[in-house]
Order: sequence, then C-alpha cells, then structure tokens
Amino acid sequence: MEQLKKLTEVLPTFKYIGEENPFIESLEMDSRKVEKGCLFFCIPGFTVDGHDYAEKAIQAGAVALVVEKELPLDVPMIKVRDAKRTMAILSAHFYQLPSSNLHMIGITGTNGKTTTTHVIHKIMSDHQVETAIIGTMYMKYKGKEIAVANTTPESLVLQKEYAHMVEAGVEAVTMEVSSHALELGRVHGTEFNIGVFTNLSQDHLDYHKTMEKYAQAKGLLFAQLGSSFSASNQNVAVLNLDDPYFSQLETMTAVPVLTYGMGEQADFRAVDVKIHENGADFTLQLGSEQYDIHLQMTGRFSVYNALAAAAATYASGVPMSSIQQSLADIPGVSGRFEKVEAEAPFHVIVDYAHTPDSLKNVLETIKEFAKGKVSVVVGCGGDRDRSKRPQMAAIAEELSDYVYLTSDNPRSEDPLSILSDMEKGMTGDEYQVINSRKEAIYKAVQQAEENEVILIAGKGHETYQIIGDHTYDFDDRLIAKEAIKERS
Ligand SMILES: CC(=O)N[C@H]1[C@@H](OP(=O)(O)OP(=O)(O)OC[C@H]2O[C@@H](n3ccc(=O)[nH]c3=O)[C@H](O)[C@@H]2O)O[C@H](CO)[C@@H](O)[C@@H]1O[C@H](C)C(=O)N[C@@H](C)C(=O)N[C@H](CCC(=O)O)C(=O)O
Ligand SMILES: Nc1ncnc2c1ncn2[C@@H]1O[C@H](COP(=O)(O)OP(=O)(O)OP(=O)(O)O)[C@@H](O)[C@H]1O
Ligand SMILES: N[C@H](CCC[C@H](N)C(=O)O)C(=O)O
Ligand SMILES: [Mg+2]
Repeated sequence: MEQLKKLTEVLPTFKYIGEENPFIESLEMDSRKVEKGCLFFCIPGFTVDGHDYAEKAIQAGAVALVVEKELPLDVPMIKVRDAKRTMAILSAHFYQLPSSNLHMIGITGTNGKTTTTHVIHKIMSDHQVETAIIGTMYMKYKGKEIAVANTTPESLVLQKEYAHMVEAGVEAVTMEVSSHALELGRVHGTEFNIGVFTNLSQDHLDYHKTMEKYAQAKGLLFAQLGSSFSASNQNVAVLNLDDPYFSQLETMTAVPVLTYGMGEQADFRAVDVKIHENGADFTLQLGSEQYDIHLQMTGRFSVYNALAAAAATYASGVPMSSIQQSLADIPGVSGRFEKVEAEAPFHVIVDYAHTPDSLKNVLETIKEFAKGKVSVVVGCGGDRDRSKRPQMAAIAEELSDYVYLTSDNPRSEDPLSILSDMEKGMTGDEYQVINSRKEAIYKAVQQAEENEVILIAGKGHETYQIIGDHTYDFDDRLIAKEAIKERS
C-alpha cells in the first residue's frame, strides 16, 4: 500500500489531475476485477477502450485512474502518453521489483518455447532450485496451476504473480516471452537474467505484418537484457547460431552471448546426432569437454530445444553432469509429439504444430520412421495469420499420403472460409475437407491402415475448441481414443 503521489515518483513524466492523494491498495486494468482502494489503468485496447470503463471501476471502489485522456470524473488522475507502459512501470514498483529477487530466464522464438521452458524447469528443479513456469499452458509453481489468457500475461498480472512467487519461496522462473508481449511492453519491468532464442519462422504476420518487424519484436528481449531497473544480476543471451536471424539478434544485445547449434562455431554444439523413433542421442561438445546426451523426445528440433535448455541452465550455474541426467529423464511435454496410448494396429500422434515450420519438422520426423502410410488431420486458427493457411496445407500434402483439412479454433471467423484458404495450398486430390474436428479425427481413425501414422496437428495440449464466442470441451487425445475404441 502506498500513497499515489509517492508511487508515481518513479514516472518520468505525467500530469497529476486533482488534489487528493489517496492510498493505493491494489492495481487493476479490468473494471470487473476492481476492489476498494484500487488504482485503475484505462487501457485503449484492440477491442474496446478501458477509458469507457472508468466510471464502473470507480463505482467498484477505484480511488484513482491512470488515463491517456482527461475524464470528467471526480477522482485523481495520472495523465500519461501511454497507459500500458505506465502500468508496466508502476506495477513493477508497486510490488517492489519482485523479478529482481528471482532468477529470470525468458525464452522467445516462433517454435519450441513451451517445450524449452519445461526442459529448463526439469533441469532446475532436479538441481533443487524452486522454479516456476509461465507460458502457453499455465503459470505453475509450488504445486499450484494458474490459468492464463495469454502465453505471456500483462505486466500487471506478471508483477503480481512474481511477488506471490517470491513470498512462496520460488527462486527461479522459466518463462515464454511472446513477440506480442515484447512489443506491447508486457515484460517491461521484468528483469531477465538470461534470454533464450529458439528460432524464427513465419507466424503472426497478421500482427507484425513483415518478418523484419517480427524479428525486431523478438530482439527486444535481448535488447532489454542488462538494462534492468535494479541492475543487480549478470546477464547472458543464449542464441541459436544455426538460425538465419542469429546475427540480427546478436547485434541487438550488449550482453555476453552463448551460442548453440550443430556447426563448429557453436559454444554448445551437438555432434553425432542420432534421431530414433522414441528419442534422440547426441554428443554435446562444450569447450574441450564432451557429454553423451540421451533424450526421450524425438526429432532434430528436440535436440535444438535440449541445447538451448542446457546452455541456459549451465549459464544459471547448473553443472553439466546434472543437466545430462535431467535431459535423459524428461519424458516429453504434454501435447508435443504425444503418442495416444491405445490398442490399435496403427499410431496416433497429437502435436501442437500450428506453424508451417513446426508442421514440416514434425512430419519429416514422422516420415523418417513410419512403417506405413502417414495421414494428417490439420486446421488453422481463426483471427490469426491467414497467410500461413495455404502453406500449412501444402506442407501437409507434400509430407503425407492423405490429408484431412479440418477446423482448429475458428474463433470469430467462418470455419469454411478458413478451410477454403487452406485448400488454396492443395494441388492434388488426396485430401478431404471435414469441418467438424471430431468427425475428421473419427474418419482418419476409421480409414487407417495397418502401421499407418495419423498426425493430429495444431491443438496439442488444448482441452477446448473456440467456435464463435463459445469455448467447448475438446481434447484431440480423448477424441482419438474414443474413435479408436469405436473402430475396434
Ligand atoms: C491482440 C491482443 O494482444 N489482445 C490482448 C488485449 O486485448 P484487447 O486489446 O482486445 O483488450 P480489450 O478487450 O480491448 O480491453 C481493453 C481494456 O479494457 C478493459 N476492460 C474491458 C472490458 C470491461 O468490461 N472492463 C474493462 O476494464 C480491459 O481489461 C483492458 O484493460 O489485452 C487482453 C488482456 O491482457 C489480452 O488477453 C488480449 O490477448 C488476446 C486474448 C490475444 O489473442 N492475444 C494474442 C494475439 C497474443 O497476445 N498472443 C501471444 C502469444 C502468441 C504465441 O506465443 O504464439 C500471447 O502472449 O499470448
Ligand atoms: N525448436 C523447434 N523448432 C521447430 N519446431 C519445433 C521446435 N520445438 C517444437 N517444435 C514444434 O512446434 C510445436 C510447438 O512447440 P512449443 O509449444 O514448444 O512452441 P511455442 O513456441 O511455445 O509455441 P506458441 O507460440 O504457441 O507458444 C511442437 O508441437 C513441435 O511440433
Ligand atoms: N499461441 C498461438 C497458439 C495457436 C494455437 C492454435 N491451436 C490456434 O488456435 O491457432 C496463437 O495464439 O497464435
Ligand atoms: Mg508456447
């Protein structure tokens, strides 16, 4: 709890409107969650304008507002140019810069963030470091799981949660940092110690428009390293040397860089890589040392995720012997190359691939080991990058024997129009369009031949499907099991 005038001392510039100087007991950006004594941030959003909810917030107990335009309301107002950025600064200070008391590892990149955060979590936890995860699936620490609306939540949500983590005895955080979050300032005020880059390929062009701008947004994580509010910790950037965007990201950071990859120049280098059906083996070269690494996760991309996690945890003080053991022990991550366990003469794999590059990687890995046909059930999300739709369909067609084009999360879009965008990428006729995802999965299972591998792509761990305004229960793994049961 702090008085408004004291709290706002950290802001570079603002206009204080009003005479009173109330005590601020909490911060909020959503009028529906406001409590007594709250400072309410009026955020102009993509859908509505938070200024329109100021009155409601006051009725619910808000005692002051942060605004971008003066409102005819009778509470003190802090008028600023950018309410969202102001929220990031004030929430970090309100909660007493909690991230400076945590070892913060931030992971950005198009694919592999969720997987890498979980691998890092396993390594850190095995090394007796109390570690939290923040990302697509949840915020999770000390046995508690908190639902998230975004892969990287708003600054206010983050700062509040970091403070709870510190209180609960969490020592480290491994978190996904999305390009949206970086550009929208959600992690301004988060003091990262380590930044990790997985890779960059096409996604989110609806938002970023060009790959150049998308890369620039990702780079903000590395630009931010070393410029912390309290400047208390050492910083390292862990970068994928084999990615075409490596050099651009390297130039965006002033802190030491640790590289990983498969080429000779990489600090953390994988050699003698052997991918097999149920995992991968390689030798990790680090300076003059060599470590035999075994993974239960398959695909070359898993080797990259393991290298990234090894470099980040090594830079965090975990010895290589411990990293080696933890990498061997992690069974995989929910919804990532997850085999559906069921009695059947064919195989079903559920994977979260929802970008052209991830779909290509997963299908190439499947094809390498498939003893029969490969079929794919795939859709694309609505209200997301449209240009990836025909590309994903073309990749599915090229790398499989049969494709079922279906719905992912159509959201506000017409599912048939998403499917027609996807169909533009198809050149042959070894496919069918089945709008209902359940029907598509049932059909793929009914038609499966002996030894066939069915990949159900795009939704991975998700346990819902968003159609219009409704969120329905839906789990690819459960539907596949049901379909297998019905067939037998
Ligand atoms: C485009 C985008 O980033 N949108 C985010 C944004 O929503 P918005 O701008 O539409 O918000 P809004 O509904 O207009 O509301 C504006 C303000 O009015 C307030 N309000 C609104 C209604 C009300 O009754 N009272 C009230 O006070 C809101 O709390 C808010 O402060 O702010 C919301 C609250 O933080 C976010 O949940 C929402 O993410 C939506 C769900 C989203 O889809 N975001 C995607 C694009 C995204 O950010 N994705 C990345 C990950 C991608 C990846 O990893 O591949 C992510 O980090 O999740
Ligand atoms: N390093 C990688 N390179 C390319 N593809 C990968 C990599 N790691 C995982 N994948 C593929 O991408 C899919 C998504 O992986 P993951 O969930 O870890 O990525 P993410 O970056 O967290 O995605 P999101 O942007 O949705 O949060 C996986 O199911 C797999 O198919
Ligand atoms: N973080 C990604 C997840 C996409 C998952 C896919 N199932 C979809 O709904 O498009 C996004 O919000 O673009
Ligand atoms: Mg993720």
